[in-house]
Amino acid sequence: MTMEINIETAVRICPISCRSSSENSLCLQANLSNNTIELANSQSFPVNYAIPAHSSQTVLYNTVITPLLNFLIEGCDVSVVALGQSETGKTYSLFGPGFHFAASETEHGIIPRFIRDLFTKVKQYRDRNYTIHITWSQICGETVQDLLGAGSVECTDILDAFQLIQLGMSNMAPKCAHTLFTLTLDQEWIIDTAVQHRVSTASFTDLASSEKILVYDNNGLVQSLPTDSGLLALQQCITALSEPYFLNYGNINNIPYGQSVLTTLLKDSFGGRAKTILLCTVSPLVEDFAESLYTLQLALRTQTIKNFVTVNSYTTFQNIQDNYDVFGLQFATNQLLKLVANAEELFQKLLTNSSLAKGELEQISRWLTFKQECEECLSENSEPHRSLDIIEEEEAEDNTSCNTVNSSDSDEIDEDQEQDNSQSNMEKFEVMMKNFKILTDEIVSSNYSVHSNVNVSTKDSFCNSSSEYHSKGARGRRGSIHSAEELRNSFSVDSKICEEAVLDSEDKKCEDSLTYEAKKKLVKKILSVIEGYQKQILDLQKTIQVKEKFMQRLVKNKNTENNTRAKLEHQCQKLVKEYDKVNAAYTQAEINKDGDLEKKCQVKLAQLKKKINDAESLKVLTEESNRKLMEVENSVHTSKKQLEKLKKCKRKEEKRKAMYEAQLKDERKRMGTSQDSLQKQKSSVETKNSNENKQLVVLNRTPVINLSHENAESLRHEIRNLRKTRDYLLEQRYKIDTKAMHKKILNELEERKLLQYEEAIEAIDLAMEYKNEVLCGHIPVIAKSLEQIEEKGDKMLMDRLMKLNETEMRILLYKYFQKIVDLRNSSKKLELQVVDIENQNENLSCRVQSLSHTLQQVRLESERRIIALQHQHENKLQVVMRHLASDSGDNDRVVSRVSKHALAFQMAGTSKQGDKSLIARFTRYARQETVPKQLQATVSVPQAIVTRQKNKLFIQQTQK
Ligand SMILES: Nc1ncnc2c1ncn2[C@@H]1O[C@H](COP(=O)(O)OP(=O)(O)OP(=O)(O)O)[C@@H](O)[C@H]1O
Repeated sequence: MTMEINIETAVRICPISCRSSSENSLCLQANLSNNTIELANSQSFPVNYAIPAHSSQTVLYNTVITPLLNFLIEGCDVSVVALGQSETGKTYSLFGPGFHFAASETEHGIIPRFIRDLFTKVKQYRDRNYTIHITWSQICGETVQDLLGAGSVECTDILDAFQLIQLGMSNMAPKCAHTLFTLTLDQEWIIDTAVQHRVSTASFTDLASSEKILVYDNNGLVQSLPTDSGLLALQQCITALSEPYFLNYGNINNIPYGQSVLTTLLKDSFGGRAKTILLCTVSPLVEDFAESLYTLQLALRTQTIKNFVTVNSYTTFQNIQDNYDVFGLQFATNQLLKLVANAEELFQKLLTNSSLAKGELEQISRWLTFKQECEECLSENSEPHRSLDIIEEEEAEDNTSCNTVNSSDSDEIDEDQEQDNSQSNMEKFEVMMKNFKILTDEIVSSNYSVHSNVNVSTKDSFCNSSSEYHSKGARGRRGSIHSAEELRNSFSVDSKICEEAVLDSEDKKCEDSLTYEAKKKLVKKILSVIEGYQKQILDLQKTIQVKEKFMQRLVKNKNTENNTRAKLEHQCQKLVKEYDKVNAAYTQAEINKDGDLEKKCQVKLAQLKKKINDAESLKVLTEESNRKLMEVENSVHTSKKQLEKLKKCKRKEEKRKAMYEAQLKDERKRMGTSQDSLQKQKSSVETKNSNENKQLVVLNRTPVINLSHENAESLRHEIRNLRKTRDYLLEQRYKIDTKAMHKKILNELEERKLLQYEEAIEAIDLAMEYKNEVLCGHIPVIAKSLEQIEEKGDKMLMDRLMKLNETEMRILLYKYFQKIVDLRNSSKKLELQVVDIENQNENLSCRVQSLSHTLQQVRLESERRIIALQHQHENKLQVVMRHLASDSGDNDRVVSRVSKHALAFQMAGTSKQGDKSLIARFTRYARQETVPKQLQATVSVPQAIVTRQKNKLFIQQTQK
């Protein structure tokens, strides 16, 4: 069970007496009526718990921490993280004033109180067994030290725990380190035959305070950052987790937890599975304002972070259930192992077969990977990990029973050797089981290779034909197990016949390995891709149209521009001549020392120079049109190419869609036919089943054992009993399946029961097969291979196994049976996870696709806007040029204005630059959103003036 809960914040104001300061002016206070911290500048920070300076330790604990205890008992992880300026009471709040237990209990901090309450509370659950462990570490930079010196230490009572705290305190480094105190509560209790387990942790982190440095952020505002690498990484994680984008679409893998040891250890507390409270301690003094502001801002951000609080529980089973007979269980274990090994060998063979389709090859290699992963899980890391208890040996009987062992040797074996032997025997047993399996499989696979081949492909096609997880996942994979749907249709139909019927209808199925549902999904996806392409094509066509129109305009304007250029050329020449003239007059005035004339000439010269420059730049502008035309032509060409590409892609996707649609149609038809043939097969099998004896004789090999009539009868009787048990199990399974269909969700216990029924049914099938073989007079393959055991050690081991009494054998088989059910359970979970990940992946790719479409649209839109602007500009320019060409009006003024305008436009850059600036503007708008909503709503962005006087930095708030 998972709950989405925001991290809560508590802000405790420390008493002035704690701060060694001569100044007593205050800058903040707690408002209890609305749980806010109010600053002197009337800015206020909403928090979950505002704790004023006069509040006692009891008030803090009762209001903030008590609810965490229930979470812990229910199996959730809880976390309290204390953060704040140095000497503001983090350690005091968590532990108390030093840690002298002789001192009054009223001064005790959160941790001792929590431990006391925890011991009291768990004792109330009389049916539960529990253990409590404590670990306490200190993080100095990137090094972690154990403060207790013994890793995780078990505490049986409060005193134990308190002594450990004293020990840890004495090992603590002063000031510089963060400390992480963890309590682990392990509970177990029994409901019916199931053992419920809950493992939860309560962690208490005392973050060391750190110096801050001031830096400018992207918006040019002053920001303070801690110099401690752990705190800096924590701040970065909090910032990343509280970004609006992360809250909506974020991927936890992008949070930089790995940057420091501290954040790695606090991963569960921030954005993880723990119920977290951030306890901030702040000083109310004006001189501490900057530090307090920093802490409050961090608290504000943290409040927006969502944690996924999860109940850590699992169930194991204690007793064998009565309705499984030992025989069934024995077969469930042995035959499942055999099946897996058999299938593996078959798959290995199939892998070398080059005629397999790529999809099938992938499916097989996936199966092999899963199997390997499951084996690894079972061998060491499976949680809960089960191993076989060592079976006690019967020493006295060993030597006599084992006729190959020299009796004088056995006398010399001492106790230690006995123990070694029992271990090596277990190892030998495993090797023997392996050999036994290989041997059996060889025989089975040689006898049934053709049949197995059919079964494998049947399974695949059966899986392919069904839709959701249950069909391709854990349920209905094997012949003897049917889905509720099937059971309803043909409760008594022999599974193999069912499979063959399905095979007949399915074996001409699609060329690749996609299921019907997957194809349907794919078609949908392709459709949306096609729609996307269509949109882009329309957009691009629109853009090309706009560009072509602009090109036409440029061509049309060419004449006017030529005229204007000629006119300007003429004007330039005139101006140059006039300039020369005035220049000559100026030289003359200089010679004559005529000051007045000199000045006039200077002014005139400057004016003429300016006019010439303006006219020259206008001339350049008229020459620009060719370059512009070429540019637009190129751009149209590129757009047309893009258009072709898009059309090609669209055609390709349309073809794919048509192909899959045809395949789906075919499959639908085939599925209709297969239903009919299934019905026919069913009725024929029902007739067959009417003769029970006939059904029992399934193998027609020459009998090698002659059974007495009595023995044969008893075998038939056992087979009948087995069938009854099988029917009973099928019914039970059917009930759960029906429930699942109506209710949709099964609880963990029911899911597990389902797996157990499936395994047991299959085992019974195989047991019946075994007995049939005996009944037909054959020595069963397994019995044969047991007879062939020759090696001394193996025989010894076999003898020992034979000595196991019924209960021991039951336990042994039961443990193996549970292991197999666990294996299937975890493989089912893995499959569910894969389905989940696939869905997520699909969503993400849809998002990426839609974003890239939007980006493309924005680009095209901006391109069109730029062209439109150029168009407008061109029009204006044309008006002016026509005006110039007609030589009417005040040319000088017009020339000067136009050239300025033209230069400005040139500076704005080419269309690509315009495009970029537009996109940059979009990005800027988007960036404005990155401040958390809560921050925007309640706090205006703080503006500060930083001044330095002597060795001190002063920060003054300038804006509310
Ligand atoms: N609310 C309070 N009531 C009474 N005394 C307090 C309170 N808060 C802090 N103190 C006292 O102030 C002093 C400093 O507190 P403490 O050591 O807990 O601060 P800290 O934040 O853990 O400091 P540092 O980060 O430097 O370790 C201690 O002597 C403590 O007893």
